[in-house]
Amino acid sequence: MQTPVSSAVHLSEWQKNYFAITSDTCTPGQKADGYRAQILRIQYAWANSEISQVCATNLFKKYAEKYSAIIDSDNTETGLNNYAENILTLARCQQNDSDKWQSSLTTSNVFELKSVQELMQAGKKFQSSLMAPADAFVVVDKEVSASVTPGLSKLNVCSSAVDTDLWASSSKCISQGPDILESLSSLKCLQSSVPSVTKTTDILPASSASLNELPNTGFCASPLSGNNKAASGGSVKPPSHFEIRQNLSFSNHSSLPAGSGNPGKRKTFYSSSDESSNTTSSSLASSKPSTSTEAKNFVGSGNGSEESNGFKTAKEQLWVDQQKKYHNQPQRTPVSSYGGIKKSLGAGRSRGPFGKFVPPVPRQDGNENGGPQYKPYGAGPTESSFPVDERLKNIEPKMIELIMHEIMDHGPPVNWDDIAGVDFAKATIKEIVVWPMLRPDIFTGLRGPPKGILLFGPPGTGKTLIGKCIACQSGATFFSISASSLTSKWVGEGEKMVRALFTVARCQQPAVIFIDEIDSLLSQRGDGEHESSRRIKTEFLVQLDGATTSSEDRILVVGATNRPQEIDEAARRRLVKRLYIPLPEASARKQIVTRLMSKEHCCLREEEVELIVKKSDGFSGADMTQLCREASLGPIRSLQSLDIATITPEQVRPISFLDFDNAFKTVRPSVSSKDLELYENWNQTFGCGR
Ligand SMILES: Nc1ncnc2c1ncn2[C@@H]1O[C@H](COP(=O)(O)OP(=O)(O)OP(=O)(O)O)[C@@H](O)[C@H]1O
Repeated sequence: MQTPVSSAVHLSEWQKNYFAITSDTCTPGQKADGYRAQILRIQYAWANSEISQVCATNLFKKYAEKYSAIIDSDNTETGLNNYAENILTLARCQQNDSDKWQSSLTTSNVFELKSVQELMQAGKKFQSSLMAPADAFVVVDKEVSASVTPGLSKLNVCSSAVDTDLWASSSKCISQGPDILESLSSLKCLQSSVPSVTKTTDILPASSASLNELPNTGFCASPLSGNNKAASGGSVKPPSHFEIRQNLSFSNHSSLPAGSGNPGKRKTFYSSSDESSNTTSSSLASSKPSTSTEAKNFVGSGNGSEESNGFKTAKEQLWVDQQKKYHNQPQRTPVSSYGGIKKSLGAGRSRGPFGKFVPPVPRQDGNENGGPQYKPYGAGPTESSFPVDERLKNIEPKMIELIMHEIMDHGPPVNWDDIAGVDFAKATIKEIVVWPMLRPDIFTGLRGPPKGILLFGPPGTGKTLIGKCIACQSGATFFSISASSLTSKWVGEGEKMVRALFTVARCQQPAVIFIDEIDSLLSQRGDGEHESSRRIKTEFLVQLDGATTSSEDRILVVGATNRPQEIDEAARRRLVKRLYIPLPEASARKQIVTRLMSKEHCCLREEEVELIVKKSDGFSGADMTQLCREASLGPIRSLQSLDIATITPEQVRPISFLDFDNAFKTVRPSVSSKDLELYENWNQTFGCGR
């Protein structure tokens, strides 16, 4: 229940926000945030019965349009150029946040929004410009398509046969909106000879399909406009491949849309014939047209079978990881297997010392705790076999997707020996973090591990390496994210991302969440602090506190920063161990050079190495690596240009001291002595070093 005070606060916030977004001084990003905040407030007010449904609907529509116009505008001065999530995703987010709230947007009326129509036009143009001449092999079951979508019965294109009707008819599906799209989902089979097909297994709520992506899909390819025809010499070509974003669906479920926030990153998908026929039959058996079958109705041929077999949705991957992690590994896998198992750092960890730990995924035959068997969140017809942790059900699938594919680290293993120098930090970390993570049964009570540590120091000194190493050595899953991307990449969604990240980490624990540039997330509060940044920071601190107070959670947050002085008090207090990662000393620099050169054809004598070490005083680890790279190019540069085509690798001369000498001319230390002083001072005041 709202108190008068909180209502008043709300009102003044509202007014303040309104003033901010209507003033001329705001950037498009700030305006978008402002509108978004207004939308949140409308939702909040409606959920608390402060405003009527009619009022909420009208207000929401108004602000949603404004928000959409900014984020999807092509104008770089007034819009974010489709930088953030689109309006419909926003609508769905609101639905997630409140049971009471219902978006006024529906699949039918959303097409009437001016901004959406403009967006679709822009998308059509973009799609047309992307179309490249290529073979396309599209087979549509005429029987099915005719029965469901008469307008699409012509969708039968083989090889390079160009049929403008195809594009004309398929483009109708955009302009005709969801009905056609739903019908399209019933198409039995589409085959593309071009191997790039983006998977679309998932389905979104009516209000949230990414409209800005619609015109950009090969599935609903738009017709070539007159202009484009002219540009392409008058000939009309089908697109070279079919790309279906996962958001391209209109249904009431949602799961795992891929890359919706990042159009550049799409997953390639090739379904096998078997899979296709299975899914096809299941989709045919279903009386309801199900959009979740779209991707499986696409049968990619040609190369890429490797990807075909390897592709999993994030949810499937999560399930597989969890299975591996908690059920299928009777023995602790040697640490060296860390990077051997794709997509899952820490997979293969035994439960030996973690006897008390309750796995996030229940057993298939029921559950470990005697509770009911979990249902997969957002389970569609094709997904019922993937029970996923209950905790994930309130997390947006697209965020899980992002976390699994972009934030969860899948890189090679890192050992302590890979990190030169920083002996004190390494010893401390082993003692306070790695051992407790390995033996939580011993490290209890006062010996319990800290939940947050801070690695600070100049850039390129191995902070990220250390973060990875912690995860690797403790058998934990490693999540790595840059704090600045939280504040910039997911405009208005940062705090949700933080929440999602911790939730997924909880399901994958033990987990290490590495946050690079943590200063940009936890900087001192100031008047100029943006509201969205403040929300992200608050959410982060809440999550960190949650991890700290819960004895069950075995999550370690490792923050890294080059600007420790900018971290505010509250955050500093929570990152209890603050370790200085300085520039490498002479011995560490030598180690880096020796290690890197040992993998190359090199003829450096011991005294030459010493000389290099001496000359590289003030270099960071990254600078040393760059120096070695540069030197390694020396032998290639000394080749005559003709030789490069014919020379064998053995004929390339070894790297010599002269190459290093030359490399020193172009590679300089990246850290100034003034900066170093700053770190030293901060270390004296707040660091936990000796
Ligand atoms: N101590 C080190 N030992 C070996 N290699 C190092 C070391 N420090 C840095 N490097 C090299 O530099 C690269 C960059 O290091 P890393 O990303 O860990 O630095 P960082 O401190 O996290 O940098 P930033 O603060 O810029 O994020 C590493 O991949 C590695 O090749």
